[in-house]
Amino acid sequence: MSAFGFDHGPELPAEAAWRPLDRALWRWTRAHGGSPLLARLAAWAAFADGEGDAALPLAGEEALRYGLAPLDDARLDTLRGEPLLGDGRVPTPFVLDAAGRFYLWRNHADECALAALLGERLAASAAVAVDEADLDALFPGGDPAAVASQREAVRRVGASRLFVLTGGPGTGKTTTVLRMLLMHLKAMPDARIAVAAPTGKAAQRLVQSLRAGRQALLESTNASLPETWRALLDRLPDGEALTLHRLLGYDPHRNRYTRDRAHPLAADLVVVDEASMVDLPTLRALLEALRPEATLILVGDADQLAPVGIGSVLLDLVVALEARTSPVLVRLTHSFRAERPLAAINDAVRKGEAAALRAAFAAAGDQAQWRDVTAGAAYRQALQGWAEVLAATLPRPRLPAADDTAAAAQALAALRALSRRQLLCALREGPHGAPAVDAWLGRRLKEAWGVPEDREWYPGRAVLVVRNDYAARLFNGDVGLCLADADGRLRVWFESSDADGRPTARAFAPAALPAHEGAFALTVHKAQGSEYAHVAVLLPPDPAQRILSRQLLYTGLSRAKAQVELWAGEAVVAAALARPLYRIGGLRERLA
Ligand SMILES: Nc1ncnc2c1ncn2[C@@H]1O[C@H](COP(=O)(O)OP(=O)(O)OP(=O)(O)O)[C@@H](O)[C@H]1O
Repeated sequence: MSAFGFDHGPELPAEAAWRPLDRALWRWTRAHGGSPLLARLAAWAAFADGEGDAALPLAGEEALRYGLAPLDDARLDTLRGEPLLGDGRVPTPFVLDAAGRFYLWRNHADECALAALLGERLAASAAVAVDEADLDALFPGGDPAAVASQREAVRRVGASRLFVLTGGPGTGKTTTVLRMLLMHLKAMPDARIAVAAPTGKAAQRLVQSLRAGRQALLESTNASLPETWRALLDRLPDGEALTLHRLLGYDPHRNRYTRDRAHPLAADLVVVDEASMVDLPTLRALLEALRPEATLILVGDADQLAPVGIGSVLLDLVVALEARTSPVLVRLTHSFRAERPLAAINDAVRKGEAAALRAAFAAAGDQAQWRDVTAGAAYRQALQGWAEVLAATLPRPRLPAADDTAAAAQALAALRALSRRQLLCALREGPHGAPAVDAWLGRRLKEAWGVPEDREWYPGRAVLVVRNDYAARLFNGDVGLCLADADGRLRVWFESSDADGRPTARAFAPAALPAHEGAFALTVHKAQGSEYAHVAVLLPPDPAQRILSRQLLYTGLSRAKAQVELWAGEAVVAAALARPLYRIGGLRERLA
């Protein structure tokens, strides 16, 4: 045990793990009269913040997460005497709560404010009357057991100013949200609706799914939709997809949102899809920007990876609401996709069941393949096969130079074809990391397509934008495809919507793109919010690799809509299944 009462476990991060920011906070704390113990805790709290935890646990088992020996009550009481530390009632740089969680002030403030805002919404009713005839019209025919939870969600749409709809891929979340919106519109025909998602890609997918759902409702062969509902369908949002940042009017120059309590959103109903990717401060900002009488519907898969930023708000909300069997939460479990075998695979991963996962792969036939690529030769063979299929199937049409509309239509078709197949890597660094794999695939494709090796841009190159460019309306996560026109000019095309909300493609000169990287292989993290027909998920060969987790594997595999490949050894998969991730924070307790 060290002088400050801490042990470093053998595989847990020692102080060497501290980043410059963490060390700076240590120095700041010492310089402002904090004890050596407080300075260490401050640095570890900053480190934990970088890992996505809202707080540093000091008591109980959780303290071991960062290699800290738990502090007993006497030590916690001594700590509470330090002037830089408070209990959250008045501003202090650090906060220690009653459960022994040590916070940086900002995270504590965000967590408490969010819990209060959510609590207010949960208590308020939206007063939307729903009768069974409405539900029958919106859910004509079908298997009653399969649609029971969807009907329940629509029935409860008026239960509060906050509603949470969670479920795995293909369980009909968007289908259900569309009907919830219609039900709202029936009660309040002038309701202004806003839909958004954390990333541009996810926002685009949401608008497209809503459009497809509307069409399906109009064309339903089971029963024709009564006229009242048809008229309401026209009022559904169909415009450009909004990221949450854009919805909230993010001002990059001032690093703040223009929508807030004083300037709330002009919306009566806000739907946020892919809510598992929304972090604590962003959800707080959204709730503050909502008018009190507006309703928020959060939609997402709570079993996916936690957001890149702080907290795991969707999961915390789902756990807290499930614990009190709250009517404002509905979990959808029935998969409506034809690809049922994939649902069994995702379910086994979600539950961390290795035997069930093996059985699900065995039962899936052609739709799923588990390849042990632990040996280098097997790995190279898998990659080589992937490259050959890409080389043969990726469309690289030469676009008409003089007709931009025709060029955009062809580029859109090529972009759609690109997103049919995607290789996803667990890692970013090293030979199994997405950039290295992308570079390898790029070289093979250049060979296959006869492109000189030193050429950076060539028709067929896929890139991923990694920084928001508000002026160009290109956002982190957008995928573009480089194509040549008849004059030989290379441009990079991105999916977009025209003024009427119809899908189209926009082109940029390669030099005009914001920061980007190759997209033939993406990390699982970057693929959140996207779906592809055929996915291969590559795990690293070392089972001790810290990145491996149940959520990572689930998020990767559940990106596949029709076919999935898992490239990993048995021991590595077992290690991932055995590690469910959780984030430290007090939101669940505050919501209880
Ligand atoms: N009640 C239903 N009856 C028949 N088909 C349905 C029903 N609900 C959903 N589906 C179909 O299941 C598929 C997936 O639905 P939807 O896109 O709403 O699910 P999701 O949970 O939003 O999926 P994603 O994983 O894409 O986010 C769609 O083809 C949809 O038409």
